[in-house]
Amino acid sequence: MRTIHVEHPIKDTIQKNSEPCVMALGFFDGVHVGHQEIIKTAKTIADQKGLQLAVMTFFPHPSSVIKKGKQITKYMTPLSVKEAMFEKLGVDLLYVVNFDMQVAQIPHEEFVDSYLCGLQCKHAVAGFDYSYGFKGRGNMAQLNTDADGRFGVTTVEKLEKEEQKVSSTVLRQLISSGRVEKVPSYLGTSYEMLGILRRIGREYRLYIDSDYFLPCPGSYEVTLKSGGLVTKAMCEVASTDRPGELSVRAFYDLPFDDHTPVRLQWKNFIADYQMDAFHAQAPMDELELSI
Ligand SMILES: Cc1cc2nc3c(=O)[nH]c(=O)nc-3n(C[C@H](O)[C@H](O)[C@H](O)COP(=O)(O)O)c2cc1C
Ligand SMILES: Nc1ncnc2c1ncn2[C@@H]1O[C@H](COP(=O)(O)OP(=O)(O)OP(=O)(O)O)[C@@H](O)[C@H]1O
Repeated sequence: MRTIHVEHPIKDTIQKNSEPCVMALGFFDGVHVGHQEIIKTAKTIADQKGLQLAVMTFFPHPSSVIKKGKQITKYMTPLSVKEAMFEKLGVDLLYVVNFDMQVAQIPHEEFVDSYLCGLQCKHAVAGFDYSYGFKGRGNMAQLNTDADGRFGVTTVEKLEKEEQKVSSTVLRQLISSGRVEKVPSYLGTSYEMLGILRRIGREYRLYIDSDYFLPCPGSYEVTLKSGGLVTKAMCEVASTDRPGELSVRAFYDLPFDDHTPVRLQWKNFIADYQMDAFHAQAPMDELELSI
């Protein structure tokens, strides 16, 4: 997979070096099962048409630039993690558009002309609620109009779980309220983080990308994986933690060498940080929908 970082205005050289492609569109934080459906659909079309499979995403999240509503500055999949996941899904080209105020002001028609047609998009794939262009005025019907026969458009229908759209927003709500055990049915796997494990005295620290979105403070049952080795441990999240560091505890020595790259999976909330409130799970509809 080739990653191409794009600044506005897009350079001629990037357009000239582009390849005919099927383009999947979206921010894709978490690369959840709805996102995977978009990319699989785009891959099927790319294979049928003998085209490259491309994804166009943005960084940072538009909300943090436009400063509208809840600003997303931490990610379930920081960019490097998203890149690795796209590669696994068979993506050939990843366009990462640096989202700034100039990009936010691109009218939807110009985005289609310069960023889709300009990068030889022969077919675009996105979900039913994808939006693009100044003030998010472009939608999937508008994309067909803006394409004006220059490329095809496929809209992926809403994927739901328990009558609720599978979304990055729902996942963030689950994680930020400690309900990590509910994550797999939306994400496809447990919520996980990649990091480097270090032993410090009798404790361990996992050094992670400081862009990761953390669960709420508390003690969690986690699984650590590296190579073929898998072990259970406890991870404590505290509001006083240094960014990019997690405290891992185990009742026995962990079977990993110092400095090993480790995959930490969040399995269950055990108790809050003061250990005085034990796991009491409320149903989904009691979740605060404010994140
Ligand atoms: C060229 C361009 C301009 C955009 N301008 C705005 C904007 O003015 N206001 C806004 O809220 N979002 C804006 N967005 C963000 C989109 O509405 C949308 O959040 C983004 O394309 C990611 O799509 P997704 O959330 O469906 O994945 C813009 C997106 C693009 C591609
Ligand atoms: N449940 C879903 N079903 C179908 N398409 C989806 C679903 N969720 C997201 N998509 C599509 O995936 C792409 C990326 O969307 P986006 O990054 O906005 O994800 P999201 O989960 O909707 O996030 P958020 O909750 O922040 O809006 C878009 O094309 C969007 O329409």
